Amino acid sequence: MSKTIVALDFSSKEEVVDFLKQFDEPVYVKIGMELTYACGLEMVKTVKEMGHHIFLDLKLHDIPNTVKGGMKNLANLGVDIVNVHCAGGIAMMKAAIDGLNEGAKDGKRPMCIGVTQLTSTSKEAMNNELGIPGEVIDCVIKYAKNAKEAGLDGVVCSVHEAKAIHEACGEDFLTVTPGIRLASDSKDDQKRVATPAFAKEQGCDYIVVGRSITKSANPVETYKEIEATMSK
Ligand SMILES: O=C(O)c1cc(=O)[nH]c(=O)n1[C@@H]1O[C@H](COP(=O)(O)O)[C@@H](O)[C@H]1O
Repeated sequence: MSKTIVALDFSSKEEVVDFLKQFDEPVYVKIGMELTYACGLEMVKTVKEMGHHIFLDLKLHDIPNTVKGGMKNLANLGVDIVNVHCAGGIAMMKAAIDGLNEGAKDGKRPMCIGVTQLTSTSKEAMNNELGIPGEVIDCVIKYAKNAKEAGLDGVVCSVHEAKAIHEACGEDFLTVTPGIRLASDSKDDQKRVATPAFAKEQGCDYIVVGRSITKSANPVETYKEIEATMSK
């Protein structure tokens, strides 16, 4: 399976279909809140019917009972990965897994990963706005250990933390890393960024790439170059 997950941050079905039609192979894609809020969960079906794998990125973060109910209803959509915010705590993450297990009709639940600190968060923002003192890496490792304790399959983190997470939580614990930029790209709203080559070097399991591919003059070529780096 591809190690590059393409973020379909579009607001219409037409844009998604036109974008995916360019690819002659199954792609691992991410459906997030922009597309879901515009088109509903129907998009999961549309994209699945086109043969692609899906990370459904809705970042659940609520009281445990609500997250459990939410996950129960996401369990049978046929997506490969769903996610929560680790900031919701261990009980909430355990409830997410319970909901998925309860909802999965064939006994096979999607993988569930936890967002540690968003890649758009800097140390300054974490310290001064979120009220979490110390280094980003320490918070990210703590959240990753919580996620592992709760039974999650891995975390979303920046490339810069992936190696330490594998050391702390094991090589099988998934690290999914957004904030990917090619050397020539602008960082936009991202803060903790890295190139695909550095992600490969750091042992990231998957990279999530949005604008570097979707806004590229030749998305398929850019995707293939990135995926070749990751699969080397
Ligand atoms: O959960 C995510 O996918 C996510 C977590 C995170 O910490 N940072 C992050 O950028 N993402 C997502 O990854 C994608 C990154 O998009 P680009 O910055 O355009 O590559 C977006 O769809 C974000 O929602």
